[in-house]
Amino acid sequence: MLVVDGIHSYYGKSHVLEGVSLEVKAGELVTLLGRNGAGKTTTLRSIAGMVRPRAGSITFEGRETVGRESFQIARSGVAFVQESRGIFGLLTVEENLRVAERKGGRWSIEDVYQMFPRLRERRRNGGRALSGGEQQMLAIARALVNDPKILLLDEPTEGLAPVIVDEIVRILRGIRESGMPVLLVEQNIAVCEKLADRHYILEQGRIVYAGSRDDFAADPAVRDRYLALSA
Ligand SMILES: Nc1ncnc2c1ncn2[C@@H]1O[C@H](COP(=O)(O)OP(=O)(O)OP(=O)(O)O)[C@@H](O)[C@H]1O
Repeated sequence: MLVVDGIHSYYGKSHVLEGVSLEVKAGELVTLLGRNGAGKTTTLRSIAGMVRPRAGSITFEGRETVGRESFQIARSGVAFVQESRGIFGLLTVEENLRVAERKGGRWSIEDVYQMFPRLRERRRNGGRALSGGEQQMLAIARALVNDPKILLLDEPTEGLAPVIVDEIVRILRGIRESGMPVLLVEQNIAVCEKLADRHYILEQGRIVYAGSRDDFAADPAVRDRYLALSA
């Protein structure tokens, strides 16, 4: 449903993505791994229309998205949960959800409260009063109530305590089981191994590895070669 084919993206003269290709099929959770600065966030930004690739193609549900504005891509069902999370600090949790909610969508606010009991407990708290983990949950919950067709997640567990990481893994597993396709950028390999159907590894703007969950688990040399010292 999402096909990235040979994209080249730049910041000014800096050539960051050098022909990245990847695919997310219906119902899959796919991870994009790689060391700091490899171009993972830039890949997500390119898919979301925030960086315009100068060459290559990105199709979502068969339609070319390169050249479309980011709000149009979002409206077509591509939800991008950025590291900055983008929640409204002055609104309560519930107000943040109401602003994002698309009525009649697949996920109601009640549905996300069931999935994120902490958010229900905190529903009258201001966004600014939330912990980092709660903010991350709210960012994911906001994306869901907007009724997306695919989720792009940028390092959702970064900087969170292990107990909260476990909670995020539980939530991501639930999202995967619902059939929602996900492209997940993550530095925490243990998280990826628990969740992913397939993995890609990006190095200096190129995909250097693509494999199934089983291939990746069976080949620890891949990890040593491309991901060691990445934390
Ligand atoms: N706004 C920007 N302007 C110029 N260069 C940028 C910008 N954002 C990122 N870069 C550079 O592009 C390269 C890829 O960055 P990107 O953020 O995509 O990597 P990443 O794999 O997501 O790494 P990280 O885990 O550190 O976020 C890096 O060399 C980075 O310094």
